Amino acid sequence: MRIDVVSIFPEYLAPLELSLIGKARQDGLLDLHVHDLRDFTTDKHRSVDDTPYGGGAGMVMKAEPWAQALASLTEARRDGVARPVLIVPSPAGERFTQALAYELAEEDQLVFACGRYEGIDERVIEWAEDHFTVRPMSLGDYVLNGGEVAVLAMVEAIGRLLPGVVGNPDSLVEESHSDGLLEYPVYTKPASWRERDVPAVLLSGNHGKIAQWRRHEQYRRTAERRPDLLETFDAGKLPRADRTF
Ligand SMILES: Nc1ccccc1-c1cnco1
Repeated sequence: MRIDVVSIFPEYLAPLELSLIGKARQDGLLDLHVHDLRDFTTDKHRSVDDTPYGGGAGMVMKAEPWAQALASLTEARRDGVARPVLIVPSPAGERFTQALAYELAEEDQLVFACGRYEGIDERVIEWAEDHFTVRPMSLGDYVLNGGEVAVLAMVEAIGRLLPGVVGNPDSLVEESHSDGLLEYPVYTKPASWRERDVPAVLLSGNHGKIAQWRRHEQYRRTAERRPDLLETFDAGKLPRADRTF
């Protein structure tokens, strides 16, 4: 997969050179490029914003630098390769979820446009529809100062799903949201710590009972912390709630 990120703060994306994603890049599993939007300006001040039509506080990102930057990223595309997906982090976007991470991990090329200020001139989004599949995307209902932090989260969530990135692919299976439920609690040595013991079933060696206990804990936690997820969860997969361990 190729990922391009366009930002006025390219150094914000430096963490993508570290750890799992950094290694995936070194191993050639992920082809990731960060671009400075100001490199696509033509004035001596390298300006990227201006006052909003209609008035109001703040500044709006100018259309032309974005069109120049985004156009430079589609020209790199080989014939026959699927149309790239342009992801625009935005509080007004569709909600980014684990299901979307899996879906986007299948794409050939993702381009992330990091908006700042009051946002990007809407005509860029309209223009981009002719060159990309455009998907405004939100991490949640809160306000950030720009898209960079959202891109860090989305690139990690998507990149770790690419083949070969995570050492043991089995670890992707039993994570929160991988099956519609939150993950079960985990424990390690010592078996007793500050008078708190590891649940006995986990020391039993009975893998069937351990699996049942873990599934029940997933359901209990989800019901307690995220009952909204249960509305979409297939009731047929639920453990019997009356079972004791
Ligand atoms: N608030 C923001 C401002 C700029 C770019 C993205 C966001 C965002 C993304 N998800 C939630 O907020």
